[in-house]
Parts: sequence; C-alpha cells; structure tokens
Amino acid sequence: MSSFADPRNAASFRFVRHGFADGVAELVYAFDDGPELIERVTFPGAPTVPAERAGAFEAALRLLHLVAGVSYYKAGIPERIVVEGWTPDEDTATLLDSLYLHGLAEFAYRNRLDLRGRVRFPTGGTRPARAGAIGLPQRSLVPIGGGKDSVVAVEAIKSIGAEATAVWVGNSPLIATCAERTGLTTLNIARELAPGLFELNRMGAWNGHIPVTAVNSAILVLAAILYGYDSIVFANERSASVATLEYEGQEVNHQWSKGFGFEKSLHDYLHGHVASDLDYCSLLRPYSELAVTSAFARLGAPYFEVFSSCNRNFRILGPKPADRWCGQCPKCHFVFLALAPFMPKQRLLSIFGRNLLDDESQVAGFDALLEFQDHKPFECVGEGAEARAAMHALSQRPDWREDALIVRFRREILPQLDVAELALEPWLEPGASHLVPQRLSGALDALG
Ligand SMILES: CC(=O)N[C@H]1[C@@H](OP(=O)(O)OP(=O)(O)OC[C@H]2O[C@@H](n3ccc(=O)[nH]c3=O)[C@H](O)[C@@H]2O)O[C@H](CO)[C@@H](O)[C@@H]1O[C@H](C)C(=O)N[C@@H](C)C(=O)N[C@@H](CCC(=O)O)C(=O)O
Ligand SMILES: Nc1ncnc2c1ncn2[C@@H]1O[C@H](COP(=O)(O)OP(=O)(O)OP(=O)(O)O)[C@@H](O)[C@H]1O
Repeated sequence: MSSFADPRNAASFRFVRHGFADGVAELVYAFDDGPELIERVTFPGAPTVPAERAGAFEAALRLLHLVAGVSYYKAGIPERIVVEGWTPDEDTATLLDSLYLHGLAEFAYRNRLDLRGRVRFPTGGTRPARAGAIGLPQRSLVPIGGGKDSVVAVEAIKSIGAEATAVWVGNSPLIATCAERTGLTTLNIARELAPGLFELNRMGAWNGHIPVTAVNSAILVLAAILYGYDSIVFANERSASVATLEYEGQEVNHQWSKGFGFEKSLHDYLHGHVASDLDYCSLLRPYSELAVTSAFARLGAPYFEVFSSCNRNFRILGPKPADRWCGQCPKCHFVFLALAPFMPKQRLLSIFGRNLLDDESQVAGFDALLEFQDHKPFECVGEGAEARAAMHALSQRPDWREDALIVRFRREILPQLDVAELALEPWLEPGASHLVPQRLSGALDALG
C-alpha cells in the first residue's frame, strides 16, 4: 500500500532541505508531513567548490531547489508554500511566483484550475548584498537538446572560436550523439526525479506540463559555478515568447520558460544574487523559427542523420518513436514545414523518411500550426503567421504545390488570408532584443 496521501488534499507544500555531496545535489520536498520526495542531480567528476565560489554555489543550489520544486508542487497545488530554514527575500519570491504562475499556466488551463492568487511564495527575508564577481573563466556552457536550435547555436559559437562545452541534462542517447557530433568537449548531467512523483501520478495527482527549461537552466547555473564557466548560452528563439493562447485575460505559453521574459528575469537575478560575472542568455533570441530553420539548412548538414526535434524521443517513461521522427506530433509537423522552404525536397524527405505534406491524414495537425480553426498546439512550435508564410512559400514552388496539403491550403485557406502578410523574408530579419554578452556577439553576426 502507498504511504502517500492524495496531494490534492494537502494543506502545504514544503521545501524541506537541499544538500550537495560527492557531486550529487539532493533536493527534498514534501506535502504536509508526508513522505519525502527526493530529486537527485549528479554532476560527473565534480571538483571541490573553490572558496571564492562557495557563496555563489550555495545561492545557486538554493535556487535549483526552489525552481525544481515545480514538478512536485503541481501534484497538489496546496494553499501554502513553506520554505524551511530560510525566508526568501522579495526578489527571490517574485522570480518564483512568476515562474510557478506562468510556467504552470498550460497545466492550469488544461486542468481547469486557476493559480492566480494561489501561487504565493513566502517572503520578508532580508535582501542580500549585491553579488560580486567570482572569477569565472571565459568559456561557455552550450545546452544541447538534440534538435535544430542548439545545433545552430553551437555552430555559430564554433565559428568565432569561443571556448565552449556541449552540455545536456538526462540520459537521452540521441542528445549524446548530437553532442558528440559538435566536436566540443561534452558534459552530461544526470537528473533523477523523485520516484514518489510517479506514485503520486498513478494515484491521480494533478499532472501536466512544467517549465522544464527553467529547471535545466537552474541545473546549469550550478554547473557553471562548479566547473567554472562564465556563460550559459541557450538556443531559445524569438518565437518562443509568443503565447499559445489567451484565456480569461491570462497568456498561456507552452514555452514560457524559453521566452525572453523568463530569460531576462533569471539573467538579472543571477547578476544580483548569485555572481555578477555569470551570464545567462539565448543566442537565438533575435531570430524567428524560420530564421533558425534557414540557418540550420545552411549549417546543420553534419547533423542531418542524427538530430531530432520530436519530443517523443525525450520521454522518461512513455513510449518513444520507432525512428527519430514519429511523424504525427506538432513538432514533426512544424519542423517539416519550417525546413521545407530552405532545403532541397529530397533531402528533407530523406531526413523524415516520408512526406508529411502529402498525407491527408495530417490535415488537422497542420491546420493547428496555421491557427486555422484551432489554436497553436501546446508544443514548441513557431507562430501561426510564420507557419502560414512557410506554407504560402511552398504553394508557389512547382515541386511542392501539388502535394495534398498544399493543394488544400491553396484552395481552402489561402483565399481567406491577406497575401501581403504571407511574405517569408520579414521572418528572416533579426529582432533587437537579446542578452548575449559582448564576448560572444560575433556569434550573433555569424547567424545574420
Ligand atoms: C518528453 C515530453 O514531452 N514529456 C512531456 C509529457 O510527459 P509524458 O507523460 O509523456 O512522459 P515523461 O516525459 O516521461 O514524463 C513522465 C512524468 O514526469 C513528469 N515530469 C517530467 C519531467 C519533469 O521535469 N517534471 C515532471 O514533473 C511529467 O509531468 C510526467 O507526468 O507530458 C507531460 C505533461 O504535459 C510534460 O510535463 C512532459 O514534458 C517534460 C517536462 C519535458 O521535458 N518536456 C519538454 C520536451 C518540453 O515540453 N519542452 C518545452 C519547453 C517548455 C518550457 O517552458 O521550458 C518546449 O520545447 O517547448
Ligand atoms: N536535456 C536537455 N539538457 C540541456 N538543455 C536542453 C535539454 N533539452 C533541451 N535543452 C535546451 O533547451 C533549449 C530549448 O530546447 P529545444 O527543444 O527548443 O531545442 P533543440 O532541441 O535544440 O531544438 P528543436 O526546437 O529542434 O527541438 C535549447 O537551448 C536546448 O539546447
């Protein structure tokens, strides 16, 4: 019999304690006085933390404990949040309130819950003195997700000869292969969710999407301080900041912790509270998804046979696709569509092993991407307007225009659209906002 009670009846969610020993961060949570939920993150070959970085390391470990709690908090979403042994200052509470509210917005929407006014981290602790520099070496951690975005970021960083390590969290062999393909030094950090979470899920706890990029980011902040890196360079594109849908005045964005709002909050928090010489940014922030697929078509050839953007590959528990692309999910649909304008057709078909745009059974999936009679899918896909621009470009190309879904687009959807808004070129122009440090700005130029 389970020793867990239904977390949906709990009065409080507790951040019990955190520790670090022998390269393993232990993050402990509980509902009320129930059994402990212990997540472990293992940093291979972890060196001893140098004395001048000890304060920053503790601040980063505490931050990781607080951020990673989102996976467990969601199981019960009780009224009270308790942080044992420490009272968050206002900046910390604000960062976490925002992360839990917006990062769980899809979870709340799909479970018909309203977290507004419910997510409230305790606060009132003294704001610490502003963090100083801790002498981090000039080199970057570049997270690898197995897909096109991180490949583009890696190749841009390599093009300016900046020192960098390809890093990933979790045990995906697909990501490991991509990371090795980069030719950079590699670092694989293991993450083990508390087994009790799966027990709670089986009991019918609340479940749904979590802002996993925030969790990976907090893990990499700890890694940067531990191993000595002055920057963490994600590959989150501009399109990730655009909400999936709006509901009762609240934006619901599946990709919230990939968006610029979260990036800026964490960047500022790290400078003020952890280490003033640790940069957190996204190299792809100025670019749309279409600009990224266009760059991938140019730079990504060495990865064509090993990469995948299909998130079904990255499940911890659920079934994985037989080959790298399931061909059925929104990610497969979007990446196929967004690469098509920039790549020879046969090349694309050989990557996917099929032509998704000549398959009538995929109509609903592509309609959702175009925001035609549906909202954008809850997945990491580009804006509806850029999907429409890609579809329109294909409808002008002799090699694509007779494929089943392009024919349908021309006949049924295009007449309802304003052609002046369907040009591809504006999507290839970079935007202005990004937090890329001066030292790496040449890598931005390499993408332009
Ligand atoms: C791989 C994937 O997409 N998983 C999502 C899926 O989970 P599923 O039940 O199919 O299987 P598992 O991934 O094996 O998860 C098992 C359970 O564990 C929970 N969980 C997992 C990881 C974690 O960090 N915390 C957790 O609590 C999970 O809830 C499962 O019950 O559906 C779930 C429910 O919607 C999603 O939560 C799973 O998403 C993963 C957390 C995940 O890694 N997803 C990324 C591929 C993803 O969605 N990335 C977004 C970025 C969003 C952001 O703001 O960071 C993107 O690329 O757009
Ligand atoms: N397991 C992971 N460990 C570390 N970073 C990750 C992991 N999964 C994704 N990321 C990073 O999170 C960011 C967003 O992931 P995303 O899935 O959009 O990127 P991707 O896999 O490179 O490209 P694609 O959009 O084709 O899937 C990227 O910077 C990616 O490197």
